[in-house]
Formats: sequence, structure tokens, C-alpha cells
Amino acid sequence: MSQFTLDSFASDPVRIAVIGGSGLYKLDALEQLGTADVQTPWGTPSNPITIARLPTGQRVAFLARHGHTHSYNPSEVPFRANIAALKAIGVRIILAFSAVGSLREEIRPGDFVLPSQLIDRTKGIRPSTFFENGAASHAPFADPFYAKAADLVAREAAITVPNLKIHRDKTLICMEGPAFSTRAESNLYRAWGGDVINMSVVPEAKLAREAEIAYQMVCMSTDYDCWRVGGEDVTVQTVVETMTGNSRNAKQLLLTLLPALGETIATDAAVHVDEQEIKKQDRFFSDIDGCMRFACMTEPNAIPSETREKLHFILPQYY
Ligand SMILES: CSC[C@H]1O[C@H](OP(=O)(O)O)[C@H](O)[C@@H]1O
Ligand SMILES: Nc1ncnc2[nH]cnc12
Repeated sequence: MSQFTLDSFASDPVRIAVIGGSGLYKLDALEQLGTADVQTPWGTPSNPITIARLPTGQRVAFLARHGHTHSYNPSEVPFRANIAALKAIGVRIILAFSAVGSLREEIRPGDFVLPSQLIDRTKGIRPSTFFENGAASHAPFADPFYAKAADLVAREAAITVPNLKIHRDKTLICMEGPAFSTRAESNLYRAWGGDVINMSVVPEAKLAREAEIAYQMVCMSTDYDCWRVGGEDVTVQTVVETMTGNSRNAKQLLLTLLPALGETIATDAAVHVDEQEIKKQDRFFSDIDGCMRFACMTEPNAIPSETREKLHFILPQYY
């Protein structure tokens, strides 16, 4: 197993990353090449990033959100360091897996869900932006997930795990935790139109957007939370019971999804693209590239140099 230096990714970047959530702590079916211990201006990631190789030869990065030993509760995950470290090794797309509770009868434990919307119910205690200390910025976030990636996940799942039920275009609630919801909250989220619930999509998705990384969460339903009359209320035990099968399905799916994604982005992975080309819809990254170019309200000359240096780490084309 090699120890990769940050410099080595400058000439040979890794474009695809998988973030594993509860129950998905490694990608053991892939050839493991080594790890990258990336330090960022926002601290140390949950773990060193694992670099693996696909049968096609392409490399992918893997990061366990809560650490391999699940040591960070959702409010403590070093989200900024995680996203900054992935960006620093060249990542342009993240597939983020998450164990979620279902708020709908038809989304059964064991089903997968590709959300297209989210409702942020975190409590403001998680650092959730790279822009602070003299650089006021506002990322566009109307569509928090990457529909082109969701399309690919759904297509590959239908081929590779045909018995797996996939729900599209659902709304994900992100609560603070770590305690699960009360019954009144669970019913409120249903009334709001929430379909599934977790504790980790925020700020991960927001930070990915700020770093101009395409991001799609793949939710794996583990329980019915606590809204269902006569049903069992969620506990860690109920989650863990479903997690093992979910994790097996996720790994099976990734075996074909990652090569397919690699092929899809192969001609489109350059970081710097020509202004004319950037929004052409046939490019996979057209819906993310350039989204932060005009996001900063601060007069460029007024941004302190230390702030600019930190931002250079995630958006070198602008700072
Ligand atoms: C173990 S149940 C609650 C826990 O599971 C989910 O984690 P992840 O999103 O990382 O799979 C949920 O968000 C909570 O953190
Ligand atoms: N019911 C639930 N609420 C919040 N996060 C979860 N992760 C898995 N099940 C969950």
C-alpha cells in the first residue's frame, strides 16, 4: 500500500470520490492502492483518503464520513476538511452514501432513494461554509443534487441490482441529531413533504457546491423512523439490522457504476474549461462548472490574503 503525497495528484488527479456513511466503511471489492493523508486549511479529514483502482484502470477515492471506526457523531464530522481534501486531490464528483429513515410507506427499509431536494433542519452548530473572514459568498443551491449523476446511478442499478427498488426525485430532511426525531417532528416532516431523513447531508452537499464538485447522495433506507402507527420506532439496532444488506447492495452497484461514471466523465474532467464551452449541456459537468465564479460579493481587493490563500485550496481558478 502506497502513501500518496498531495503533490502526486497534481499530474494524476482522482476525479471520482465515494463517501461512505453508516455501514459503508470501505470499498473492499476494489484493488486498494494506498492512502492519502491530506491536511487542509480546515483541519484533518475523518480519515486518510483511500485510493482504489477500478478494473478499467481508473482510480477512485473513498472516505468514511464518520471514520472507519464510526467515531464522529453527525454534528462532529469534519465536513469542511473532508470536502477540501477531496477537492485537493482533483475530485470532480462525489457519490455520497447515507443510511436514512423512511417517512413514506412505499419507501421500505432496504430500498434506495435518489433525492433531488433537501430541507435543512440542522441547528447552525456545524461549520457550513468555506467563505468567512472577509469573503462573503452565496452559492446557488436551488437544486442541491446532481441530476446527471442520479440518472447514471438509476441506470446502473437497474442492470446490476435489478431487484433493488430505487425511488427518484425525493425530498431528504436533514436533522441535527444525534437523538432521533420525536413523533411530532416525524409527522411534521411528513406534512412538509419530506420523504426520507438523515443527519448528514448538510453541510456536506453545501460545501461540495462551494467547491464546484458535483454531488449526489444515494440514500439507503433502514427504518420507518417513528411516525408509523403500530410500527416499531427507530433505534440503532433497527438501523444496523438493515444496514448489512444495504451495504452489500451499495458495493454491488458500485462495481459497475464507478466504471460507467469513469467512462462518462473521461472526456470532460479538465478543471479549467473555456468560457464558451463551460455551459454546453452535453458536458457532464456543465451544471456545476463556473457556479462559484460570481458568488463572492466582497470587493476582490478587500479579501484578506490569508482568506484568499485558504480559498485557493478549494477554488484555485478564482482565488
Ligand atoms: C446510525 S443511524 C443515524 C446515522 O446514520 C446516518 O449516517 P450516514 O448519513 O453517515 O449514513 C444518519 O445520517 C446518522 O448520522
Ligand atoms: N430515522 C432516522 N433518522 C435520522 N437519521 C437516520 N438514519 C437512519 N435512520 C434515520
